[in-house]
Amino acid sequence: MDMKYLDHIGIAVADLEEAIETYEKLLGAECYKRETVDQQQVETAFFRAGESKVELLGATGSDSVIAGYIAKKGEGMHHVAFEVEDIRGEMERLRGEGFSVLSEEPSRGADNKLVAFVHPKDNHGVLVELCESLD
Ligand SMILES: C[C@@H](C(=O)O)C(=O)SCCNC(=O)CCNC(=O)[C@H](O)C(C)(C)COP(=O)(O)OP(=O)(O)OC[C@H]1O[C@@H](n2cnc3c(N)ncnc32)[C@H](O)[C@@H]1OP(=O)(O)O
Ligand SMILES: [Co+2]
Repeated sequence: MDMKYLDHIGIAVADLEEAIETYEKLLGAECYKRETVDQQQVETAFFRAGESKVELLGATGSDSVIAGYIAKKGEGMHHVAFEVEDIRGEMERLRGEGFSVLSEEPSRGADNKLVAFVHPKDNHGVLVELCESLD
């Protein structure tokens, strides 16, 4: 078992600027980093919450899964992300356990990470992200 800790929770938001203001007030902390991830068609904004982070996600295009999610379900909790040491090994292990890992290979995420996702249907309704830091 290679999952290390909860790296972040992802929250889908309709208006990133507005959501950043809200979360700055809520957490009493400043957004410390913003990054666009073209491959996922998202713009991210990060807050620290102890060892973990909150990742606000705004869609940068209508094909973005975040745009689809908001259209269907509205804003809210989108995924939980666990840091792993060996993402390819972990993807293989989970496939072996019968989980639907949503890509053959990991892709580039925010924060200099490789990321991959496990379908929410396999996790009692929670979309799970695996991430491996390249730092
Ligand atoms: C930048 C990076 C980072 O941290 O570094 C990120 O986080 S990028 C974060 C954004 N990127 C991603 O999430 C990439 C991985 N996600 C995906 O590939 C997709 O979102 C899927 C999880 C496959 C869902 O896409 P799909 O087109 O199938 O959507 P859909 O609306 O038809 O949904 C199919 C069923 O899954 C449910 N569903 C969809 N998204 C969900 C979510 N986030 N959490 C819980 N349930 C979810 C729907 O309600 C529906 O259930 P019913 O059938 O019951 O109605
Ligand atoms: Co994420």
